[in-house]
Amino acid sequence: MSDKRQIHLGLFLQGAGHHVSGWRHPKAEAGSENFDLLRRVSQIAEQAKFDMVFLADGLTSAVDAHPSMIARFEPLTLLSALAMVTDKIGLAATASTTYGEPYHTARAFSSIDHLSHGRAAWNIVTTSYARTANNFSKSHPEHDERYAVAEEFVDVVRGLWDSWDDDAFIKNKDSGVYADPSKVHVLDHNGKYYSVKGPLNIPRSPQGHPILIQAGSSGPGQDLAARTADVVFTAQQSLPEAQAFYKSLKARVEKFGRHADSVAVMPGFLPVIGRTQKEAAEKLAELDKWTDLKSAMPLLEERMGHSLADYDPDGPLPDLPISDQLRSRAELLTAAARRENLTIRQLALRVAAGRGHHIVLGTPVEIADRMQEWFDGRAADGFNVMPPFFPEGLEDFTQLVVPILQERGLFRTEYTGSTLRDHLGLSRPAL
Ligand SMILES: Cc1cc2nc3c(=O)[nH]c(=O)nc-3n(C[C@H](O)[C@H](O)[C@H](O)COP(=O)(O)O)c2cc1C
Repeated sequence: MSDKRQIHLGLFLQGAGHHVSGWRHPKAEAGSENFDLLRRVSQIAEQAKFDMVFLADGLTSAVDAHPSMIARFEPLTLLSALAMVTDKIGLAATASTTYGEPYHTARAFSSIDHLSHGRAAWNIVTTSYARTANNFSKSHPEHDERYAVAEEFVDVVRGLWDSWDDDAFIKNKDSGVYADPSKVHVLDHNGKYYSVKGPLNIPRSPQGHPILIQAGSSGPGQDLAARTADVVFTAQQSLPEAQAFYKSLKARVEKFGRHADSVAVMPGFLPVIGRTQKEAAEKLAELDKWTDLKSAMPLLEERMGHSLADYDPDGPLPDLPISDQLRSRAELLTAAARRENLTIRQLALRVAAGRGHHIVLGTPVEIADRMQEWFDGRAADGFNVMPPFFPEGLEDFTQLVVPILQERGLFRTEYTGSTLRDHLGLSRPAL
């Protein structure tokens, strides 16, 4: 781990932007299937020395979904392509533990780690939406069971990644031995949910284990992260909320016998940048004006896990039981509505703008100040940056905010290593 604590930055990459109406901006180049755009913005993030590019994912589609989620590339396929057009930046993709097999997941991320020379990361999610089951010939487990499955799933993946000693593939032309049979470890896992023999059919990867990111903030989610993850992606909107989460997560990390600094907490962060505060507010207002309630409501309802059709949009958010679908997100949005006295309409517009993540409006200095406040205040170790639209929203951030963070010594000016583990200051796990 490096001595001086510095901010970690991820680019949360979504082809149609993060604001639900971002794609409608005259300067937006929208399209989740637009590889040329995805390549260019990944390269912009790499030039700015970001730690990683981050791909969220879902396994369903709907016409009333966020435009970045109606259609998108399968994330590991996209990462393989991005690995060929970048050199240093980490490459993170989401894969579900509820709809997947540990063997496939272990193999795919190990392959990306080899292809990218040590830059792969797996964002572990349990998949919230029950409708996903319609695409997978199975039923949707309830919230806490999804986490029980995830705990075992992650253990199997980590075990498979240790199938071979680092020096097992001797490829000795004289003796004719390609892989040393004394250096293979057969996992032989027999658990409650999985029986997996192993070994994995790929050598141990450059990072030993690709980086593990976890997203899901309930108690069971935090326990999974505290035990297994290197990075936690989260969605707090206020400083006290983020500080409380940070403290709770780090305490759990220590409870599992790990060093608190070995896990980086990275909330989502949607910057809207102007030369003045007024200009930034006008930028957001311009995007909001393209957002009607009809497109915003499904996004709010999805996060709340309840239909709000029977309630007055200009009235307060009703008292609804917290749904297990996206439990932690429903709690955070309910808290924001109560704290700021938001109507349903206002809350829906807020979700349409940043899907419940922290939105910051201001000049580059104000944006940097807010990041520093959260970083110094132990609310975050870094941020998953969510430009409202691409590429300009990212260019504004890298050209105007990153240099301020660098001048303050808060962010690297050069990569000092070549793997994502290096960027995060983490050592390679021994076998
Ligand atoms: C910040 C954040 C990002 C998430 N990203 C994804 C995602 O990309 N794909 C997905 O299927 N689920 C995603 N999830 C959902 C979680 O994996 C989990 O299923 C859900 O949040 C419910 O668990 P929780 O109550 O522990 O938060 C995300 C959750 C959070 C908090």
